[in-house]
Amino acid sequence: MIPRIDFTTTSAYKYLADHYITLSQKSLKDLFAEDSQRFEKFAIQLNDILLDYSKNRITDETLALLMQLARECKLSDAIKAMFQGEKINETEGRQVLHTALRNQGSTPVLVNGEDVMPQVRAVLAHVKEFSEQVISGSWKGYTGEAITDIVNIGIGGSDLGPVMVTEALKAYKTRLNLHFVSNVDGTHIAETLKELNPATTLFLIASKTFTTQETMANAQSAKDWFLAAEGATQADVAKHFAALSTNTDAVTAFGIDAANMFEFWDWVGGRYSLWSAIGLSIALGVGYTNFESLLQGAYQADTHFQEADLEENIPVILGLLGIWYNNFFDAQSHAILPYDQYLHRFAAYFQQGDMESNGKSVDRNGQVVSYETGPIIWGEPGTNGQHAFYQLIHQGTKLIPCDFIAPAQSLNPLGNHHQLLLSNFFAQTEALMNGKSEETVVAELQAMGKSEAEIEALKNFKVFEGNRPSNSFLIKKITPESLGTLIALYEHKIFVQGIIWNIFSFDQWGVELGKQLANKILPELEHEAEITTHDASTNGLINQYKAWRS
Ligand SMILES: O=P(O)(O)OC[C@H]1O[C@H](O)[C@H](O)[C@@H](O)[C@@H]1O
Repeated sequence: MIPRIDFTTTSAYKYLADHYITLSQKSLKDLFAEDSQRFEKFAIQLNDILLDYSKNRITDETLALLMQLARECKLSDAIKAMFQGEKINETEGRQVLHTALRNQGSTPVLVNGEDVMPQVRAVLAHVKEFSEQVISGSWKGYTGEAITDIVNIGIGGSDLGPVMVTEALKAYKTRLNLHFVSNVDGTHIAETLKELNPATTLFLIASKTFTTQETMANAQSAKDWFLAAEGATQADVAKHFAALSTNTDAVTAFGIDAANMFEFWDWVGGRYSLWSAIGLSIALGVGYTNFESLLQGAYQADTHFQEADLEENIPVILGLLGIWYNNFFDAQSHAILPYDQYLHRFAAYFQQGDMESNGKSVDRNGQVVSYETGPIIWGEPGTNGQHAFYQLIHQGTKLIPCDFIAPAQSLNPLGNHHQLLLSNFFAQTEALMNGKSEETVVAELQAMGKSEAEIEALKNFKVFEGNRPSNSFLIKKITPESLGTLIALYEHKIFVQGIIWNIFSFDQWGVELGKQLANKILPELEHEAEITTHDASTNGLINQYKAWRS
């Protein structure tokens, strides 16, 4: 069992609170001026990924105290507990073993005394065989034609991971075209199907539970669409539908051939499932070998997380820095800013990963917490974000720690685009850190020939306070392997924070209430009678909807 320690009662927390008072008076600029070794000290390389965390509001002392905090919270024991398959998802009584899905080692991974690695490898072999058949064209649709288009129907963890990865690895695309349908809004599936031919389309129904309303509704509409095609029969469903799920009974009841079911298990959390059968769309979209490299990359991060000293451990450092800002600087959010168009869904993916994991207000003892937990995660790719919301990061009143991520090599070297892109990446982290002083602003305005009065009127608006912290990930190149490592590092950062905050990171009870209420409201929408059973606002909205819907 993971120890239940209130981190605010540790000695490290008290030292950090004192340390914060002095350190928060210092600027990053000063910290760099005082210590010429910051980059050497506060940067770590793991294979082709360099993390520079020197532009954070920390000193050696901060780090030492944060590490002490991790030790007092028994982080290393918790890491072992996860990898060894303890039931750390206590409210659901489950293990947390997404790491087994990418395990390349030879040690068994036990769940209830049974090694799960043979099952994991069997599903991977199935994914390999099936994806290779579909890609090569030897898998035929009901008219004898090869498949050209894959539609993954899933939502949340059964959608965001495959979307993010297949977008990130688009440069490695197979001949298959991928489509993702998630929203229960009929527009999503209708617009997707408009351009598709039933004879050459393969649907993957991706759902851990196989009960999710959105996915079941979309799957049914996909089946109806398929069966409405000329000559298509129920027997042909087997050639055009596969299921990725833990729920065999529901898959069979839906009419999907058991041979086309790709299994995973309840010890894989939905938002950590892209490494499982849920990754079938990835294997189809970029090829099985690349999917395997993705798993290998993640395994490297897993090994690093388990073996590196806390001081040299990337997820530990990222997690603790986040806690430093969240719990001492009162930062409310954390921005993920990839300078890589291929990573344009990376922040959206970790919005679920992080916010569904650590958006909790009850601790592991079942008590309401007295401190802040998970931050709001958000972000968009650079340079687009620069022309949209960076104003607030630079000059707003909120402290927003940022992660910048960029590849050194572009997968589309085109003119000087990549240099333009990276010059922005480097410039933004520098600008956030150093800001622009009043002195510089005044000198610039003078050089422009402005009068004293004009300078006086303008100068405050043009000052950048700076002192805004950031991490920089420089990645040699986005490959399936480096991407796998990067994703797994972020996953483990979430774990680290959950341990320190003493919360359960692997359940998600907070999504249930809305589902329950929607199920209650649905029958009320099936007739025209006035609704009076809710509060005035909800009644009013439902009744106006009824008045307007036809
Ligand atoms: O894969 P499924 O069982 O269809 O679940 C899809 C998603 O819906 C749930 O409500 C959870 O919030 C997510 O964690 C999950 O990924």
